[in-house]
Amino acid sequence: MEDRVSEPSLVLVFSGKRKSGKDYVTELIQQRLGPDVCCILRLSGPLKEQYAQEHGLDLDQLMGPGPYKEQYRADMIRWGESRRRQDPSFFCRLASRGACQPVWLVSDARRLSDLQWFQAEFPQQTQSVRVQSSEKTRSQRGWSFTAGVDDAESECGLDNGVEFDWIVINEADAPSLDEQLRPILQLTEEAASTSSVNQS
Ligand SMILES: Nc1ncnc2c1ncn2[C@@H]1O[C@H](COP(=O)(O)OP(=O)(O)O)[C@@H](O)[C@H]1O
Ligand SMILES: C[C@@](O)(CCOP(=O)(O)OP(=O)(O)O)CC(=O)O
Repeated sequence: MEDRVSEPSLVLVFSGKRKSGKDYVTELIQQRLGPDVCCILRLSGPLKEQYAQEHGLDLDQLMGPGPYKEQYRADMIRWGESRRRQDPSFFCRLASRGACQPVWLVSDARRLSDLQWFQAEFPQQTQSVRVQSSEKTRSQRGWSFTAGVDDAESECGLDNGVEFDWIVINEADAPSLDEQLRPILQLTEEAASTSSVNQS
């Protein structure tokens, strides 16, 4: 177990293909709850920080949704995998270090080992959420199939063998995100209120 000042009351671990809307959905939830209650943990955050530093790149652009990060994605995956081979939980530990809000949204689980780390650390609090969009919708958001990326573990590691607690269909013709996120938001609000009761 890690050294922590406080334990989260709820950890929602999001996964989904690139351009499915993981950032969009997690940001929407965080806006509803506010940054004091809810933080977004990006496993790719510390990875991109170190990769940008070593390669002299623009971190802001690597963090954004634009085409810049796509130029480096395949190499970042290779670079991150060499770190993960030495220690599969390396980026999970770095991303969650210092998080003190009661609700954590992990925006980008990609491998079984990512999900398993949160489940092992926070067995009572962790739930998994899959964000799904069709290839057509993802293409409209800028996605195109890239060999070595879309057929690799980074994109496919959680395709099979996981029974997600929640599935969010992020499509124009699906029920609205407001409607689909209602039970998840209810969970987060309960977690936030339990934590404020425990602290008072
Ligand atoms: N429901 C939505 N409505 C409008 N734009 C969306 C929606 N979902 C995703 N997007 C946009 O699609 C792009 C990709 O979404 P993003 O959240 O970055 O995907 P991911 O994090 O899964 O790669 C972003 O520009 C985002 O703003
Ligand atoms: C090297 C990566 O960490 C890059 C991830 O970048 P993002 O998390 O920004 O990707 P999407 O939101 O799916 O577009 C992937 C990995 O395998 O670790």
